Amino acid sequence: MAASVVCGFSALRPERLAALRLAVEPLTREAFAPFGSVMDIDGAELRMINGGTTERYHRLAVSDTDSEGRTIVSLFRGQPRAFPFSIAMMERHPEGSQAFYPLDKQDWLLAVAEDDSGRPARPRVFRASGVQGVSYGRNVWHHPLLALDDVSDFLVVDREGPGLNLEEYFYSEPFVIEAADLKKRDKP
Ligand SMILES: NC(=O)N[C@@H](O)C(=O)O
Ligand code: NI
Repeated sequence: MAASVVCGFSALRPERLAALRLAVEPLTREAFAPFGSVMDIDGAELRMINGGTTERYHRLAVSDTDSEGRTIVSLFRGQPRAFPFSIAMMERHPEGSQAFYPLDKQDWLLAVAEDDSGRPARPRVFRASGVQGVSYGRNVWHHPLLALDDVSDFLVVDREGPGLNLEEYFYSEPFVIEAADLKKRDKP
């Protein structure tokens, strides 16, 4: 079998490609627990408010911002990523958590990693449904926003303030997400 070309650079031996190929897992609270919170009304605390006219899905996540900073709310409009996609780097925010909630009910991807002596370990990739958001815990390694299929808007809650709140790490060899592994979720 001919070696595939990854990242448009060089042909990698098939066995090396296989080692760098990342599985895509469905996003669940349990699987994501080491990295932060899943924001999903399924399983959330429901409070009927406003005279029963409004359902409040209470505290889907808790924002964690240092005392020097402030928590802000932004909108990210992400361009869809093309596949195969290289996970060449990860980042983290030492001073605050960062939450993303999709506004277009479009599935999306996220990649996170455990910390290994100050560097991200092998990434784990999750496919989120269009009604699942996440809050990355403070200083948790993650890849910048990965929109799928179409331009997608996200509400983002994160930290603004003094000092550097971004640490990046570039892998010596990029990992890869293949289109074949995206496995569209069956509708809930
Ligand atoms: N740069 C920025 O605000 N976004 C990233 O932190 C990200 O995780 O997408
Ligand atoms: Ni980030």
